[in-house]
Amino acid sequence: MEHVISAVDCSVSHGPKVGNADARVISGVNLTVNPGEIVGIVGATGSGKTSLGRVLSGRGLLKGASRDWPWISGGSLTVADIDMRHPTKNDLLRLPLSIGYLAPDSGELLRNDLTVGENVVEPILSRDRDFDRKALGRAAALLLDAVDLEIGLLNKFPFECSRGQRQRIAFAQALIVEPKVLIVDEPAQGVDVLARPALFDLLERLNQTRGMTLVVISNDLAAIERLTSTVVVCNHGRIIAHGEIDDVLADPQDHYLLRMKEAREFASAPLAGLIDQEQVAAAERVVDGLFGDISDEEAAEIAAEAERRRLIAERPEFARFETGEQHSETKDEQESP
Ligand SMILES: Nc1ncnc2c1ncn2[C@@H]1O[C@H](COP(=O)(O)OP(=O)(O)OP(=O)(O)O)[C@@H](O)[C@H]1O
Repeated sequence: MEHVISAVDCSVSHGPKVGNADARVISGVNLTVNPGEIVGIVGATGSGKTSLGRVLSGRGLLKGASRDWPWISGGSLTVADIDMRHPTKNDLLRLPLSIGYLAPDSGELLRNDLTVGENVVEPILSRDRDFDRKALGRAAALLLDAVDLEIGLLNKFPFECSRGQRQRIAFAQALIVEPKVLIVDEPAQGVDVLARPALFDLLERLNQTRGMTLVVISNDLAAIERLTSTVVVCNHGRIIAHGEIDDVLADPQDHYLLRMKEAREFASAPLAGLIDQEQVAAAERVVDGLFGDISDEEAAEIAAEAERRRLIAERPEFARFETGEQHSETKDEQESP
């Protein structure tokens, strides 16, 4: 099977292309992805996930791209048959139609002089002004519905929408061309908790029904695992593991993988399993005094919660691996006025 993504000893740099040998943020990446696969890219902050996603998207190659896009400084990268290091004119024409990209700030890059509907179909209309507008309108409405937005938004402008709505509009825009490969950086960011399952379902459906290859970037392993069990783990600008997550974490020889394994076990362990009997007894005494008799299970739950808080206080990184819902509820609460 021909790979839809193929990187051979690929290095990525930021900054000017001349005289910046030290600006490499990713080195020696070898990676292959099959058509129709879903791959999660995980890793610590600053490990190079976003830079990798950005070069995979090829958006830095397009006319008008700002200078802070990373570029390929060594090796080779092919995505959807496009040579991302030395693209031909034809490659550049095909690129926006073959590779979709959704960044955490894509919603903020929508055009405020176009309606929501016009923004969604803009990737097509900008290439073909004669495209059947009725068909495009229908497609835009279907996509808005698919990303769980009201059809009534079609005639509004992005500046009249909330941040979370704008991000979902950008999602619809990324999908209108039905790209072969879709790269999504932090899919849940800026999208409210209730809309997230719909978004993940949509990604899964697109993969299953259209065979769309998905690359999902996140430092939230739980979010990745909702979509796939195949992960690429980045650390310090290198890929340190690639494969089924259970295999990757089976016998971790690397410090970061070990921490991932601990955090994953912590997040999925039944909380009662983490506590000792002394804490159960202590919780029992406290709660007994306040509420009268409680069951062993209730006491275990209370003690487990205390233990969870203690662990998070000691090792804040555990908090990141808590379920996406809990984590983002707090975020959304903070965002609301
Ligand atoms: N525009 C830029 N110019 C120079 N260096 C950059 C630029 N963007 C990122 N970097 C550097 O590249 C490295 C990788 O950053 P990147 O954003 O790819 O990491 P990440 O794994 O996505 O992090 P996070 O999870 O925090 O988003 C970091 O050392 C960062 O400082």
